[in-house]
Amino acid sequence: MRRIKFCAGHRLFGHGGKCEHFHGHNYVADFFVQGDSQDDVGRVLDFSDLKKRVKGWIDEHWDHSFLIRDTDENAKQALSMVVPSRFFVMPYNPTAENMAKYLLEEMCPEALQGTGARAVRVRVWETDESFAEAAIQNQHDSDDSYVTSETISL
Ligand SMILES: Nc1nc2c(c(=O)[nH]1)N=C([C@H](O)[C@H](O)COP(=O)(O)OP(=O)(O)OP(=O)(O)O)CN2
Repeated sequence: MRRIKFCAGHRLFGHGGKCEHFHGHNYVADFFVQGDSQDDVGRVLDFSDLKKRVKGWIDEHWDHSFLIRDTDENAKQALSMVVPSRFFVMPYNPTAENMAKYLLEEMCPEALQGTGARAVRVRVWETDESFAEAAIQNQHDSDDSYVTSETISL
């Protein structure tokens, strides 16, 4: 598992509560990877290589950006007026659940290509108390993933 930290803004389109306003979080994302074999050193994937690949993608696309739902035209218009503007359009609301799903299903296959390792679980912490995760249910079928969320009391 490798932990990556980043900050991003978002709003939950149609949420109906305070989270439909623009706001930001200091996110923590945990990446759990598996491989069919270990290398001669005993590694599935060098933690630093894992970090370089997933953090590289996050730094380029999500860190210090706003995550916006594709149907949220109003947010896209508003953010486009800001110079310089930096936002990332997602095919669904940027909840912690959907961020974990996107990282697992879209980002990780691309970022880990050629390593022999694959992400099987991504956990996104939105606050110190709340996380959501997406995981591959059938480890031989990457299309078969599920999403859960949890709030814990510390
Ligand atoms: N299942 C989910 N529920 C909510 C999500 C989410 O991603 N998945 N996100 C939000 C908001 O982004 C919100 O900022 C976080 O909500 P909340 O836990 O209420 O945040 P606080 O820590 O600020 O809670 P307070 O107790 O009100 O301080 C909402 N729900």
